[in-house]
Amino acid sequence: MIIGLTGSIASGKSTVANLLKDRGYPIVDADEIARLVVEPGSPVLHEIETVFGAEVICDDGSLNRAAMGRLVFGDDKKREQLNAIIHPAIRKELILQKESHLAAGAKTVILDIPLLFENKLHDYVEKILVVSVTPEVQKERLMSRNQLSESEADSRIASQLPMDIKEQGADAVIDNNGDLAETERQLDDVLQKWLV
Ligand SMILES: CC(C)(COP(=O)(O)OP(=O)(O)OC[C@H]1O[C@@H](n2cnc3c(N)ncnc32)[C@H](O)[C@@H]1O)[C@@H](O)C(=O)NCCC(=O)NCCS
Ligand SMILES: Nc1ncnc2c1ncn2[C@@H]1O[C@H](COP(=O)(O)OP(=O)(O)OP(=O)(O)O)[C@@H](O)[C@H]1O
Repeated sequence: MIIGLTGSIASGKSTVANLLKDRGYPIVDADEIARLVVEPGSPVLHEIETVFGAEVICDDGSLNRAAMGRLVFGDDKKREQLNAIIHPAIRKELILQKESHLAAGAKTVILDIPLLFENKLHDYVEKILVVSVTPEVQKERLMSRNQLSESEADSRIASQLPMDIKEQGADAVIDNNGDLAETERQLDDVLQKWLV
């Protein structure tokens, strides 16, 4: 079974992905792939530099993620431009990694895709697991993890679909407002229900 793990920014996808990893499930991580496809020398990074200029490139030739984030979160047009450059490469690598896990004999593969709903990737997966938190908890965890101001956190949150829309499209929802043990218990209930 291919399970899509999604949610909103800082809702706890990586936290749940780590729990799944501990239980032996292979994880394909779209955020990790987004880093892989912009390595120095890659055609994707070259196109990003052509479109956004040298100010988004560090002295060592890598993508300046902080500068890129400041440009695209809060500017829909610029974010769409970046998405148009980077998302095709992410999708290609996502499928390659999934196929490689299946070829190696995995019966279940987890695709951790933050923008599963925004990019309408429903067909990539058989079940959708959404990790959810309230807007208050989300903002607090995002500000503290990324050292962001409230307005920076607000613009990152606003660049994604609202949490309730994602919950409506889910096959199961994990409420991650509580402690890790509560999240773990809900995850195990879902895995048992889906028999994976
Ligand atoms: C803009 C970038 C350079 C900022 O890097 P930074 O290290 O600060 O953030 P990171 O990559 O760890 O992303 C953190 C979270 O931000 C959210 N996010 C990232 N990109 C986007 C986007 N284009 N639109 C909406 N939300 C996004 C996701 O929830 C993601 O989990 C980076 O996020 C990026 O390259 N984004 C485009 C690729 C993408 O869409 N990634 C999301 C997974 S498909
Ligand atoms: N149940 C929890 N209790 C307390 N803190 C938590 C809990 N779950 C996650 N966190 C913390 O909240 C922050 C966001 O969690 P995590 O990184 O897993 O979210 P994410 O959905 O993967 O984020 P992103 O969309 O940015 O990739 C992290 O600092 C994490 O340690």
